[in-house]
Amino acid sequence: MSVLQNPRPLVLCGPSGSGKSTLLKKMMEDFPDRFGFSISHTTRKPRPGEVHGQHYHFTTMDEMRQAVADGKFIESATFCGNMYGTSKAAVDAVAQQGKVCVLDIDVQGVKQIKNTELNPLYVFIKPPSLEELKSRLTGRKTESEESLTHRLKVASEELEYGTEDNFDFIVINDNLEGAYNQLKTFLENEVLKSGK
Ligand SMILES: Nc1ncnc2c1ncn2[C@@H]1O[C@H](COP(=O)(O)OP(=O)(O)OP(=O)(O)O)[C@@H](O)[C@H]1O
Repeated sequence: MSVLQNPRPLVLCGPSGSGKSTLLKKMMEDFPDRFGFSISHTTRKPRPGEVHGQHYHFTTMDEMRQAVADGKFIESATFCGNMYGTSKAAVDAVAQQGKVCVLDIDVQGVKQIKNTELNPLYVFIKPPSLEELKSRLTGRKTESEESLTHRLKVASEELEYGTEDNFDFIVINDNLEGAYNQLKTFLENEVLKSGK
């Protein structure tokens, strides 16, 4: 089975803190058997509790660069000095389970995927405003001051790319329930019935 096989994968993109993980969690609760995650590769060190082959495929810079050069990746990006990426094998592994592969990736990744034959549906998650994004990222208490500043700078660039020209569906995540219901309708109408 190849990455060209239906059903079409689903790309979820949006700035850090826009709510991708929160919406994904709800999606997985509602449709536990229909979606699956591809496991990304990263050169960053595992955090406590992270399991190789489950949360990420942990790898080295040399190995990852070689695999990207060999065309084994659909997308890869460098973030805060580490490489991250999605291998073709990881997407195939989800399709083989008969599930829609969900890809949670940044704008750099979306641009790369548009140059492949993966043909996913693209969803962009927008925060209501940059001020609200800052407040949510601060509230999450996961970022240092430096990381927060970096994420907000990247966010404003990413928001410029988050238009209807580049995405099949845009969700503004202001009220969580409302945003999720919009996403759910899109999933039911466009994603889960795609392909075959
Ligand atoms: N609609 C919402 N209203 C208020 N808070 C929200 C809403 N959606 C998400 N949040 C909160 O905002 C924070 C960021 O959300 P989340 O972690 O889902 O973002 P993310 O896009 O997955 O970020 P990253 O790309 O950094 O992983 C979390 O603390 C989450 O609980």
